[in-house]
Amino acid sequence: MAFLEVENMSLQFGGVKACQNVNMRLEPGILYGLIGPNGAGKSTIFNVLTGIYAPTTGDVRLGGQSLVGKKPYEIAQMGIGRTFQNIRLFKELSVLENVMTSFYSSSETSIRDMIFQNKKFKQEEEEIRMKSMELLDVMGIKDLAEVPAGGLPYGKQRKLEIARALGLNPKLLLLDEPAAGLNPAETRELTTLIRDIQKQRHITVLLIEHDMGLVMKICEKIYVLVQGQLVCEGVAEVVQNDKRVIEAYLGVD
Ligand SMILES: Nc1ncnc2c1ncn2[C@@H]1O[C@H](COP(=O)(O)OP(=O)(O)OP(=O)(O)O)[C@@H](O)[C@H]1O
Repeated sequence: MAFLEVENMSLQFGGVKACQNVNMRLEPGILYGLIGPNGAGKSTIFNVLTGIYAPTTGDVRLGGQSLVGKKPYEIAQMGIGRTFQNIRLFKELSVLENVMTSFYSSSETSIRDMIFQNKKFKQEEEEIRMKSMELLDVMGIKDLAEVPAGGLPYGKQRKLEIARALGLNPKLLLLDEPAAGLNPAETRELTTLIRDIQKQRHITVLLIEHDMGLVMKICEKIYVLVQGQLVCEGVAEVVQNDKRVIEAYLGVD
């Protein structure tokens, strides 16, 4: 049994077959890539894995437990964290508070503890603050902790999104186009950071990315999706030389 199993998963929106019989098996502690042309169904797979959409047919299991029918917050608590193609932060909250909210979503503090701000609440808040600062340090944005998230430069907002996803302490981290909108220097820095975090924390990462340099450099296994179907999977060299992948990207026979 693989850590994450996607089994014959299909999802249709009206007449659009966004995913067709997708099968994936992710093992723990591996960095995977998911690539494919625009509209191939990559984000749809992320939305199925995080409970935003239920598949039309097929199953998705994490540690043997089906995710189908579970709510997004339940799946987050089971250990799947994600970032979004279009950055979604609490723009009015500080950088630090954005990360702290992730920790609270898995906290055992009750509403009563919060209202009365008792000792238990204060102790937990202090721990969460420390752990959040550690994550900001890892992402290299600790000095911006008190700045409103909406005021951060774009590249740093992308880093904050990853810090926030890590606050859920995920076993599986889904990164949706982490390098979109970044300049080459920022992309290089983020590439190294993603690989280091993944190795140090021994988490499984699945990333969607159009920057092929990033994908080929750090992904240990790559899935290629074309028009809702997986056409190829393997290490960078295999994928780069696969006829179906070349056709899909270049539009040639
Ligand atoms: N909520 C929805 N309703 C209807 N159709 C949708 C919906 N979400 C996605 N689709 C369609 O499903 C197909 C796959 O879309 P998806 O966004 O998953 O592709 P993608 O590979 O992530 O593309 P991109 O690289 O451009 O982000 C597309 O044809 C898209 O228009």
